[in-house]
Amino acid sequence: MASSDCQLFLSRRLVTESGVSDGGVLVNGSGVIDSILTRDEAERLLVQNAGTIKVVDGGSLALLAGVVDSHVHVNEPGRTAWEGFRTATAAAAAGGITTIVDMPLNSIPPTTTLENLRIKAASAKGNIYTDVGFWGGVIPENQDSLRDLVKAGVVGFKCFLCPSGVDEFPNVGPEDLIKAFQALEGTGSVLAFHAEMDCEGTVTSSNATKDLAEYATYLESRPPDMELNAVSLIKSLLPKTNVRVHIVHVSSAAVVPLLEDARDSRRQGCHGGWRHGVTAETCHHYLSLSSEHIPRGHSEFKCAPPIRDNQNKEKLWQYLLEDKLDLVVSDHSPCTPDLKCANNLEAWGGISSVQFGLPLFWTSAVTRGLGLEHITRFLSMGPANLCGLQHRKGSLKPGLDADLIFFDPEATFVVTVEKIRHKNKLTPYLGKELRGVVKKTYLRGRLIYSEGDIIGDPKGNMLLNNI
Ligand SMILES: NC(=O)NC(NC(N)=O)C(=O)[O-]
Ligand SMILES: [Zn+2]
Ligand SMILES: [Zn+2]
Repeated sequence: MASSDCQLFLSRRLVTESGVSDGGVLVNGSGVIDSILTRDEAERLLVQNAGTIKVVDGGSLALLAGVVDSHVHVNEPGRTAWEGFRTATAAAAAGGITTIVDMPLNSIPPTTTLENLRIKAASAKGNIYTDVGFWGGVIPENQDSLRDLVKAGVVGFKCFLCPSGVDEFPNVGPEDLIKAFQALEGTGSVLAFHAEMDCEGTVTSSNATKDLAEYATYLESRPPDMELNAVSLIKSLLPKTNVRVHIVHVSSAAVVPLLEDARDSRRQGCHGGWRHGVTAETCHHYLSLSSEHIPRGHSEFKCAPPIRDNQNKEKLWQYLLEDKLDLVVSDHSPCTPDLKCANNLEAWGGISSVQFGLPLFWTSAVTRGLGLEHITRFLSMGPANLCGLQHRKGSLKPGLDADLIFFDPEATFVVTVEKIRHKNKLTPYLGKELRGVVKKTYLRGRLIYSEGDIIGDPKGNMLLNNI
């Protein structure tokens, strides 16, 4: 017998790990999923508990697990003019995201010590509409801080193999990495890499005579070799460690076979766990945009690694569907408009898009014959697994948080400034028509977004231990 504070969410298109069916999600009074029911079971339950269960019937709207975006730069404190916790999580909620995971850099201070994490958490407290997890950062000489950060509950660590774009977050070299791996050994944590690296012999031709407003000039400055060099280095370090590694924002499809080799090398070493501890993500912009179509002087398309050509984009989709890439995220990295100047070499590198990840993915996925279950797989379960959150987030299963969305897969909308809830409205998707409208978002069973409106106060949780 269900208790009176239970809610039953019904849908003709209920999306679980095992596919799409007609049924319901029973949520207990603590906002946790009690059970997944067939339509018949749901109807029987309602008869048995006449009038005591609150029913939320979505009809033919799809009912999915909330999206988990494990790659968001919130930038607060320190660069709060670029983005902040309120605006980033409101945008997330409007986009069907129920958990974001904040990147350790661009905020000042960066999340590289326990004290700095406390400062960041103090900024987030009371200002988050969705749940928020945190990445820590690995920089030269902070190895002694890593275990404290793990204990505090960071989901993992990001490091750079090339300059990060901000002075407070220097990149690391092989010696720093060995120390970081030693510090993380046995913790279960993951080290995520911004995998671009110059190597000796990389030809860097002079830009003096080039058109700096042309996207191609920027693209040429960061060739696929930079990604290949970085992934080769990471692969060469794997025999020295059992720590999980993850490649963030894969742009060049050419690195994927190398990643498969890296996975194979660990498979032979009997390294257990998800994907043998070698995972990789790509981003919505690499799957939705191609360099041939980027207009001159529009640096809102600039990010690192760069968006490459259409053929590369198609290859990324192929690898994703072959299960060689594990998840898709936004890498939302906004800034103020003045930093997005027409000079593509000088402009800030980072794309603003957290609100539109789900419809961007769906818009392209539909044309490739994918189903709603791919949203759950790549946008919810994949990121939750990466962050060690799979027991709380990422799918519709008993025992997980009731983070749910009602989604209209057939409806379309146009991205307008009025709809954008990011602090800064510059985005490559302005004016674009996208397929898939998020109608309602629930966080632990509580409505936080409905048909264009944020509902209630920011009551998201920080996914941290007591710090
Ligand atoms: N400092 C940044 O925000 N960098 C980010 N910038 C991008 N992706 O363009 C990133 O994740 O590397
Ligand atoms: Zn990066
Ligand atoms: Zn990033």
